[in-house]
Amino acid sequence: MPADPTLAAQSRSSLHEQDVTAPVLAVSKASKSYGDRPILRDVTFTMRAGERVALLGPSGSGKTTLLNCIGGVDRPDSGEVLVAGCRLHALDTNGLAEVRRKHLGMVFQFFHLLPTLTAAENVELPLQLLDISTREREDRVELLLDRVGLTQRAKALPSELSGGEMQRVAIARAIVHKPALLLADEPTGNLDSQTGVAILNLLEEVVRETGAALLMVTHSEEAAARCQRILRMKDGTLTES
Ligand SMILES: Nc1ncnc2c1ncn2[C@@H]1O[C@H](COP(=O)(O)OP(=O)(O)OP(=O)(O)O)[C@@H](O)[C@H]1O
Repeated sequence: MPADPTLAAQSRSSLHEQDVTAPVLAVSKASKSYGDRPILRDVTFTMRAGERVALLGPSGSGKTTLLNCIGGVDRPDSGEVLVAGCRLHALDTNGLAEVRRKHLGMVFQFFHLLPTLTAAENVELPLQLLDISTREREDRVELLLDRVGLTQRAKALPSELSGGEMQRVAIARAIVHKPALLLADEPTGNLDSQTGVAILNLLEEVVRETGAALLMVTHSEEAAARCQRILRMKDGTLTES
């Protein structure tokens, strides 16, 4: 199938114009190998708006590879990934970047904040990539920093923040553009258990408030048990429990 760089061609199937009960994420028979080693094998599942789904599995089982294929930073060798109605395999690099900008938020174990930007500037970053007025950007950043309890730390650099504060900035940044799907790769993996619970509470609250779907990779059965569904990955194969 020829690459289609424009999201305009996808617009008929965009989330906003479709039945709202349509899946926010649909992964169908996604497979990927590195060399002759299969990493993902016929992975198939869907997620709907507002769903919280945990992805559990041993180290090396393919969880991050799957998240990368959903986030458009990697591609499956075969099969399909649809995010907010957009067929990722039909898009070129620019088209994938546009899907990420509009529909995806990401939270990582090591926060991935830009070290030279303040907390507020980090939160504002996704909005600078969209066509949004300065006034609206400022309003949204203020609202989000207030939401995650960091109004007083708006001008702090990441190096001046605790791990929990950095993750709260990262969560604000991940949802400031109102994405349909939030991907979290071990969001509590680098935090003490008390801070981890606070971050899970916050993640749950913000997905409830925004209606986003949350797909969270975790090694923690406790964190997974808080989700509505648990997907288990073993040797690249997915089972649901
Ligand atoms: N670019 C790459 N080239 C070759 N092999 C890779 C590449 N990326 C990942 N792998 C291999 O693919 C397998 C799955 O990796 P992946 O990071 O998806 O696992 P994971 O389940 O997320 O593991 P962990 O829980 O340790 O993060 C691993 O054996 C890894 O070494």
